[in-house]
Amino acid sequence: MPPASSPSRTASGLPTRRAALALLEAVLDRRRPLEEALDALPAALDPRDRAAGHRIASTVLRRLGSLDAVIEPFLRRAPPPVVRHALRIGAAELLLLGTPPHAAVASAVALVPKPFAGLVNAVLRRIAEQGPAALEGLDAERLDTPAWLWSAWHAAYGPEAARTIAAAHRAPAPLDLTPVRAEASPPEGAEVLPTGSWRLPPGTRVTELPGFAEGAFFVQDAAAALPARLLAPRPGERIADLCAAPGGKTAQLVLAGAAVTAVERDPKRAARLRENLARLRLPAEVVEADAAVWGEAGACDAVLLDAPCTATGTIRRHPDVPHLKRPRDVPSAAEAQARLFANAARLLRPGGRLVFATCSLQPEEGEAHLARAAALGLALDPVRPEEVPGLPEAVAPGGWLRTRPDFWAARGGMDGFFVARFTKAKAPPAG
Ligand SMILES: C[S@@+](CC[C@H](N)C(=O)[O-])C[C@H]1O[C@@H](n2cnc3c(N)ncnc32)[C@H](O)[C@@H]1O
Repeated sequence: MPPASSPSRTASGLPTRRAALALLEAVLDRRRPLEEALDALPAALDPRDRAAGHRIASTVLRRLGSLDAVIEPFLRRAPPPVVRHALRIGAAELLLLGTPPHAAVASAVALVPKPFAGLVNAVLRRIAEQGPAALEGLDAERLDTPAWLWSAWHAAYGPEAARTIAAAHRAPAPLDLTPVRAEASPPEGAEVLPTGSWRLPPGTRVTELPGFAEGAFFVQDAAAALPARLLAPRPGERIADLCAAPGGKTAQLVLAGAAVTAVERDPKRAARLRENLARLRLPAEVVEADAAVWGEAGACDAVLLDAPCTATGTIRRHPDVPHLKRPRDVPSAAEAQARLFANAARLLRPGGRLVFATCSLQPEEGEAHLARAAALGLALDPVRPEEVPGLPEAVAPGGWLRTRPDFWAARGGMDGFFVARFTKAKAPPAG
């Protein structure tokens, strides 16, 4: 039997396309996260249809602007959303997923109400005649990126980088794992990255890897593994992991021998954090609380703050992000981050260490926070290039870390993170 996501599998079956349509309607019409929409698919749906539908919907979300640019010239007036989505699904299958034309066209036609069947059939047949050449000559990076993100990345990183960042979002992310024991052997076919993560090809099913059930590793993007490492946790230290679920960074801190309190506000996510720690057999205290106000001043040797953010650094993994986020989400995320940052500083004992991280590419959620540090009694502790082997381009001249999805491009990229490390000023001598 072919793998669930192979073109020959996606070529057959209306349930696959119905699943893709339901996912697109949830994300694009109701602005619901893709993962939530996946959970809401009928429980009776064959897992292969779920996986294939997910693959089609993700492809449409990644290439929405380009697909619409191909479809638009064939439309005389705006069709209802269901028809537009069916055209997008059909075009993605024809131009990007290698589905045989008759199957792509027939199944897209079957998704729409009868009065629109002729239109979908005619448009997709014309697109099928052009084949993948229909995408040639389009400015894909620009078309597939919302205008506000394009101009923000342009301003922050320059025109060339805005383009390479956008290009990195075209491909799905590989599967990165963090081993529980550094000396363990990686699964067959894995690349060991210079920073120590194990990398497997996109689409690898983690639950089927040997060692998963035994808790030999956990899923964590190579860039997401860096903040906890830069905190350099030591055995016996009291460390607060603020905003902790699903717990990848908590696990790293516990593995280093620290006494970790993991603070998570969302009860469902806190439950997932507990489950993940149980699978890995790692002990940590899990507290359900608002990390912006939780805790006793001066009680921690170190704090890791992986603050909630717009997640624009994770678009390779979450192609729904550009379609869900709006410009106004950036200042509101930055405001929440500032409150968390202030509390993280309060929790530290004098001389304690803090790592602040966000998985956003927006400077308001990263570099802009550096200006708040002095007022919180924090001094930047510069990251040295040797602390992030093979990634000198991620170390900013000022000493913080800025990873981007277009870094390590030939290896499959990485999430975009901002990471800064601080030390709390020692109390002035008495008298
Ligand atoms: C970026 S994710 C954290 C990822 C996690 N550190 C890891 O490595 O697996 C942010 C988390 O912060 C939680 N969160 C958001 N606001 C919070 C707050 N005020 N207090 C505690 N947790 C919060 C969210 O529910 C979410 O689980």
